[in-house]
Amino acid sequence: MKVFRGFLYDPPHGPCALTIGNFDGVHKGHMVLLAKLREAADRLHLPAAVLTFNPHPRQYFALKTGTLSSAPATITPLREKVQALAQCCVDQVTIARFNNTVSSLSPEEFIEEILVKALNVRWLIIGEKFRFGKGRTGTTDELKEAGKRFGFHVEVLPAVMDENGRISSSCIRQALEQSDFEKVSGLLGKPYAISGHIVHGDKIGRDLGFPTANLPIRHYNPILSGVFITRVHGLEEKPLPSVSMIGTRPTIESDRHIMLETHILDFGRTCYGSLVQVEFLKKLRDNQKFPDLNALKKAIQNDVDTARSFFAKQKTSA
Ligand SMILES: Cc1cc2nc3c(=O)[nH]c(=O)nc-3n(C[C@H](O)[C@H](O)[C@H](O)COP(=O)(O)O)c2cc1C
Ligand SMILES: Nc1ncnc2c1ncn2[C@@H]1O[C@H](COP(=O)(O)OP(=O)(O)OP(=O)(O)O)[C@@H](O)[C@H]1O
Repeated sequence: MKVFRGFLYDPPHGPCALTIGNFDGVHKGHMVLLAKLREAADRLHLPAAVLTFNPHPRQYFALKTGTLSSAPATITPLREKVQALAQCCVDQVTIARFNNTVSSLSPEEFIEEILVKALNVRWLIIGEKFRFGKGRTGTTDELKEAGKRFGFHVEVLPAVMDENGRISSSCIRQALEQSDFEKVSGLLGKPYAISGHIVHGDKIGRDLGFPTANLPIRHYNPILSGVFITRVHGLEEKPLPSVSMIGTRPTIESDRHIMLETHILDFGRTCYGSLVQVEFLKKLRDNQKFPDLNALKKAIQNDVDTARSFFAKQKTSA
């Protein structure tokens, strides 16, 4: 899959079948849309292309008025979104920088400058709720009209629903806020996980008796925070039972980057540099500032005991 970043016109794009959106999480609704895009691209002998934006428009507008910490969280970081699009057999992703220029384009300018001149669209699919251009005022009818003028076909996909209504990134973000992982994985069509390469920590975990595999959370603002029962994929054939903390370490210091720290149960190996996926199963508690390391150690021991009973129950009910 080809990935074009930043500027839209360089290099010039050949004709394509296209879809547009944020694709945060790449959920089941997106997957239906992307399957239809693939089908049309094959039929028309065109590459299947996605136009997406970075940062997420909502983050851009929050940052314009506030601070990074007030920006709304995303389900997945950009790297994982691009990987998920590749798994949906997309040929080409253009990641347009969402900035003042792009956000100020009127719907007509968006169509002419971006869809026609920059991306050379011949076939376009969008969902029925799709809005675009300054103030999200552009509609699917306007796209259809423009398609007739500029010579591209427009397909509007009716909303993909589940028993609770239209599937959207917003309802997944809401379910994540409530740590409802069953609902999240139902909407995503896969378990919710955060992936990354394991980095070195401060080695305090070893002294505490709970060494951790640490993943830095650098490029996005995660929705989850607190202590969770998790499973680690990527180190051994089977996923490994674990407990994880996502957030800073209030007991140890005050201003630190957000980390995902995972203690894998009964695991003695070091695995720095390995690429792992940490799958979230259940929230145990919020992250706390303890009076000393001894109190923190007791709390983590309690988390480990709860996780052991959870996994033991899972084994007996399997
Ligand atoms: C299951 C679990 C729960 C944790 N809970 C807290 C917590 O409530 N408060 C806190 O300050 N740190 C918490 N931590 C983070 C520990 O402080 C951290 O893992 C330890 O300092 C080791 O850091 P290191 O990997 O950099 O050596 C938790 C870690 C784990 C694995
Ligand atoms: N459930 C769905 N059914 C059909 N099309 C969808 C569905 N969800 C999203 N789409 C379409 O997929 C494309 C990308 O969607 P996008 O990620 O921007 O929206 P979203 O999932 O509704 O996110 P948010 O909730 O943040 O607005 C758009 O064309 C959108 O209309």
